[in-house]
Amino acid sequence: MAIHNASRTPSLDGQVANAPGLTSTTSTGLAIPQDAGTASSSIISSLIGDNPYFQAGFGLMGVGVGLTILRQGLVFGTTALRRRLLVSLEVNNKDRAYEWFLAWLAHNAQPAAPTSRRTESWLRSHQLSVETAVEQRSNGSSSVLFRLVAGPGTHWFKYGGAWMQMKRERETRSMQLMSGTPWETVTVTTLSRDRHLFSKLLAEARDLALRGQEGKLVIRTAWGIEWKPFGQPRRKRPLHSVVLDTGVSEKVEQDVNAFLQRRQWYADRGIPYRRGYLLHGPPGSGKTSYIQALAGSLSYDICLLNLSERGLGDDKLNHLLSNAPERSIILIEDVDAAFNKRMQTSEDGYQSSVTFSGFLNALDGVASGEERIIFMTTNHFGSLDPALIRPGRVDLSVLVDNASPIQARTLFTRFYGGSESIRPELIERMGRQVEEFTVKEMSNGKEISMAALQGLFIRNNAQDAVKTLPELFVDRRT
Ligand SMILES: Nc1ncnc2c1ncn2[C@@H]1O[C@H](COP(=O)(O)OP(=O)(O)OP(=O)(O)O)[C@@H](O)[C@H]1O
Repeated sequence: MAIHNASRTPSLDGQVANAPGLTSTTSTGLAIPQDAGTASSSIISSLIGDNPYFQAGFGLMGVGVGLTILRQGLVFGTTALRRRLLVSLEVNNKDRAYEWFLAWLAHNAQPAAPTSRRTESWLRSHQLSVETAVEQRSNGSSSVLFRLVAGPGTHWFKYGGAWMQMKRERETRSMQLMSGTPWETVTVTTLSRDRHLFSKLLAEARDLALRGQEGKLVIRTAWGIEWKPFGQPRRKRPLHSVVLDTGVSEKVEQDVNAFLQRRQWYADRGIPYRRGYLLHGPPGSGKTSYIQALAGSLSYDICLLNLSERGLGDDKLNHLLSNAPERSIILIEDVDAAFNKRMQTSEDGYQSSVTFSGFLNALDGVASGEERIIFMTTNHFGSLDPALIRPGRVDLSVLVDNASPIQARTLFTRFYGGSESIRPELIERMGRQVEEFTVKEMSNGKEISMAALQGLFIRNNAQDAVKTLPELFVDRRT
């Protein structure tokens, strides 16, 4: 039998040449004699056919190859089946949904017997972590609660009639650079036909989280370059409970409301949509309380920024101010102190690294086109650099002073009014007494802070409060 090289190709000069890499034939088309081929094949067949070891070896090899193919097929089949039948949802702790989902799971899927009524979704788990939360009751008191939540590991729960597997994984080798917290991922897997339950579950988790914040004020603080909630949401303080001098509250409120309604006006004129407020005045006059109550009345959050915070530099500050969550007021307290401190070095040699010029640049926020409301407070208006309080950085500056006669009277009637033990006329008369007394003391150069009045009214009944009042006035210069 002649074996011809079927791969020969014509060379450029018209001769036939071997295809590269083939060596079994020559370029001249040399044929191998049939006898030689028959002899060698009969030797091989006698070796294989007659040798039981060879036969067994080939048999085993065949089984091995078969098993490998089967295994590969199974893996492939499982993956394909998994892809076709199962669907996974991954949520990592960079996303807000992560907290919502865990809170939802802790709320709905407590480890419990499936007989329990609230556990349509119940958790089957062997790896639990404890989560401590403070629950505020409607009367203002609070209690500490412990909840068992799904820890890192694999868990099962049932939701909407479908079984779901939840894997919570924590990355131990790397951390979020800025916040120092480990990366975490939750992967929820269920049957493909139940994929619609994911969006339902996430919506439920979001609604639950937002319901928990309804009527509450969320305070955030800077955590690295992110804003994170600080403690549990607090009950909103009614705006009228902070008693400011006549017209002060209205002035600020009107300005903020006018600003919030003029987004388009700012956009049309290419003006950055931001507004800065400065409340200045003595300690305990209600600056912080007012800003918090105002945020609550607008249903805004508060982002509390401490300029003296360790590790806060110009870049981070700029980032934080430009990336505050939507519907939030940025509150910077004691702005004067931050830059006095800058000159000082604390005991452990730490110096705040926010520079004054860096702060001004961050306030100007070139990078930010978003709505931004900043409130600053200070007890020392006179010591502020004029560059800080120029329009554009501080658009409205308001004095929130010690108690005026009318403030003292209003706070008194708010505290004691409505009490069944004293007639309203008597409260009114005593209120007028408080007012007159305040007028008299002020003409003598004496004052009282609203915080001191509040303390007095908390500790005493109305008659005792009126009697003790004179002791609390202090000289304006002290
Ligand atoms: N005008 C006010 N009306 C009602 N309560 C007030 C008022 N001012 C102060 N208080 C009460 O006094 C306490 C301290 O008030 P707050 O912290 O708001 O004062 P502040 O002016 O921000 O003080 P500081 O300048 O020291 O930060 C709060 O408990 C608050 O309820």
